[in-house]
Amino acid sequence: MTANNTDLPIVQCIARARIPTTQGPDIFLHLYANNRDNKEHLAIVFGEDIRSRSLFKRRPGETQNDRMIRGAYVGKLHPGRTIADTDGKLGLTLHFDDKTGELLYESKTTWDPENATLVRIHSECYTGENAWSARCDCGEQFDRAGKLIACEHEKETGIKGGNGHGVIVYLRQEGRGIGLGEKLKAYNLQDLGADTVQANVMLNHPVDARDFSIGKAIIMDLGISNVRLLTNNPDKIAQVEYEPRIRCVERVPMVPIHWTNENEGIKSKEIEGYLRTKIERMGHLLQEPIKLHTTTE
Ligand SMILES: Nc1nc2c(ncn2[C@@H]2O[C@H](COP(=O)(O)OP(=O)(O)OP(=O)(O)O)[C@@H](O)[C@H]2O)c(=O)[nH]1
Ligand SMILES: [Zn+2]
Repeated sequence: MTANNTDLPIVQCIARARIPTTQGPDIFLHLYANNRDNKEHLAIVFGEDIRSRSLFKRRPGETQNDRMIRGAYVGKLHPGRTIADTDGKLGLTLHFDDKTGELLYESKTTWDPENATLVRIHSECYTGENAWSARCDCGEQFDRAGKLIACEHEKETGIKGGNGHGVIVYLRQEGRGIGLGEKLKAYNLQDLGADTVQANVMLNHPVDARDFSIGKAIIMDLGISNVRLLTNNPDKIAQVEYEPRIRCVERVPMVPIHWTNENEGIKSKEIEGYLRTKIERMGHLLQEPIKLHTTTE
């Protein structure tokens, strides 16, 4: 599905908060509203200095406390802090345009928009992320994206990581946009013999109902112009790149963990079919010919 070039949605970051994680680094969770749908899309941001322009923009009448509460602060909060725009302990101060209230870019406090930034645009998958589903690799991909953004180099593949800087945009596009109820029906059709593409079509849905323009608008709001996109899906690259405002400077492949390490990652008959359909029918940029270019029984 190709997005319309002209009408990028307007996104507004409502709040961000620091989330200490069980995996090591602190991340900054951003919640977004937009004028295209009524869903709460998210950005999981690695790196305190990647700043949402809509969040940090000064609002008329707001106090420094208001700004800290919605997460528009520099550095780190601590008990007793009173100023959002300056972190005295770290020696960091943000500056704003007097007329518009827009955050001014300064290299000391804010990530350079030209940096090639590791980004994953991830679509919600309740079953793969929360119900231990071995029908797809969404949960595994999500974890891998986080690990890759946090690290310098991925040992197994040699891929250069984000060294603590990057973004996972988490779009509420369950079931490639058809919703969880319809995806569950598609699963039953798959158990009856259809592949993932056929099942969608049998339910009168497009093969892929997603629109990545909200994801693109969020990346732009975060002040990122050059992305290293973590994906195998050529449609995601095409939709991100349709105007020169964001450049995909590199595609970083999402290789199933089981392919690089026999003893790890998801292994099931269903996932083989899922990946085979993506490669053979949806043009995904993945190759594992021996395992996947075979016919299913
Ligand atoms: N309709 C349908 N959706 C599915 C099925 N299995 C997984 N999904 C959805 O497929 C989407 C997968 O999203 P992503 O992993 O971000 O995207 P992708 O197109 O696979 O591309 P990359 O992972 O970036 O290569 C999620 O929205 C899942 O909920 C299925 O059998 N049928
Ligand atoms: Zn999934």
